[in-house]
Amino acid sequence: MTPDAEPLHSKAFPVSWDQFHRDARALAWRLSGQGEWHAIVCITRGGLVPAAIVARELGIRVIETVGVASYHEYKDQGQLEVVKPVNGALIDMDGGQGAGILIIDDLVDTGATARVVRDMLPKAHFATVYAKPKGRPLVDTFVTEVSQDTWIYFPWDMGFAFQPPINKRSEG
Ligand SMILES: O=P(O)(O)OC[C@H]1O[C@H](OP(=O)(O)OP(=O)(O)O)[C@H](O)[C@@H]1O
Ligand SMILES: Nc1nc2[nH]cnc2c(=O)[nH]1
Ligand SMILES: [Mg+2]
Repeated sequence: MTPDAEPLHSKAFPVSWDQFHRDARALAWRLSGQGEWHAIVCITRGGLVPAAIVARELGIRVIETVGVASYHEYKDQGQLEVVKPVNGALIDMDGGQGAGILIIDDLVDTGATARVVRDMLPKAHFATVYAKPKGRPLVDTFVTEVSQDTWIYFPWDMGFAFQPPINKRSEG
């Protein structure tokens, strides 16, 4: 990065467990009435927690995973790797191509992960809790949009930490 270059993610959006539960439940509300799905395919690992909440709300008991990893270094996207493919029998149900399947992930950012999974299941419905503008066109249903330069901090990535009083904090 050149010295005066803008950092890619200059804003932070920390999400508590309470907030995440509310937002994932809001996703389930938006999905209810939009279709009948016989299975969820969640994109691990980030999709695991919202998939559990949506599955509980919509009464879906068949949960499959597809493993995709690309942010190997904190905040930096590297080579996208499919670490676990989708079960072929599930793709072929209901006429094939993922018809009747609900894909769940925590967020779309650049859309690279969504594009790869959509190619595997072109007829599935793709849902995320959060969406950034670049990835938004790839998502059928989401709850909250955040700007492209925001990094979302999920509750499972954070912990309680001491906060120094405001008047003791040094500048910069
Ligand atoms: O739209 P993109 O730019 O592709 O980014 C979105 C993906 O990045 C994160 O996954 P990550 O690769 O960090 O793996 P993880 O779910 O195991 O944390 C997140 O859970 C999404 O799956
Ligand atoms: N935790 C987290 N992972 C991501 N992967 C891609 N974008 C993000 C983000 O904003 N937050
Ligand atoms: Mg992920």
